[in-house]
Amino acid sequence: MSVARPRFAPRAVLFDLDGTLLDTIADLAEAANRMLAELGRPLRPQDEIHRFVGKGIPNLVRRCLTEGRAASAAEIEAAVAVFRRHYTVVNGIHARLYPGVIDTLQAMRGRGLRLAVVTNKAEAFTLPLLARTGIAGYFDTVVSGDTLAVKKPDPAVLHLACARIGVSAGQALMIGDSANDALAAQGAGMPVLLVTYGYSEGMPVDTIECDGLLSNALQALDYIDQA
Ligand SMILES: O=C(O)COP(=O)(O)O
Ligand SMILES: [Mg+2]
Repeated sequence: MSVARPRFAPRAVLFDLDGTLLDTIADLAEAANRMLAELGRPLRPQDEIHRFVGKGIPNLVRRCLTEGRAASAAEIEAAVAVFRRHYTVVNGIHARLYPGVIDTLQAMRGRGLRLAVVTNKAEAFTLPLLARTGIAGYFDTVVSGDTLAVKKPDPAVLHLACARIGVSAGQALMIGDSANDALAAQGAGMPVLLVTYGYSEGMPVDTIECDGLLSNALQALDYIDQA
């Protein structure tokens, strides 16, 4: 028995960044390992660091220092500054757009949709990365992980993006890669599609409640009716 695919008629689409638009894991892992090396701690394989991405830089650094080891709050705080210094240098060097992303953004703009990025990545890294990968111009607004005092899964960041682009939460569609995106969207009352190729903190993406799974961003267009 096949289940009918839901259809939405949004006026805006809100995109997650890491793991949805851009494959950034190599840069994040490199900055994390440069930090660990500088602090005299054992390096971690990229696959492990992959599971630590999703709740922003302080969480990534904390997990790099504390998984299987101990670190004080003061050590973690100092390490965040070390990570940021290294990530400033490597941010965007290996980052790549996922297949289908540019065509998806172009098609959505062509349909008159307003587009936004809502990421847990700090703004000092988000804006240069969007510029460096050539996609900054597609978005009407960008809400980063330190724009507000809260991040995804708190729906406040999605509400802010909607307010900035002049739509209600019910007129937006979220596209992300993790439970942080799904929970934020559900909290804001908007549908959410999840890509299957991103970073979901080690959680199988098909176990996360959502309105559809995408193996390529272009498949999002199949869910969108013209308003
Ligand atoms: O910086 C992170 O931890 C994840 O960023 P994202 O919200 O764009 O996936
Ligand atoms: Mg993500």
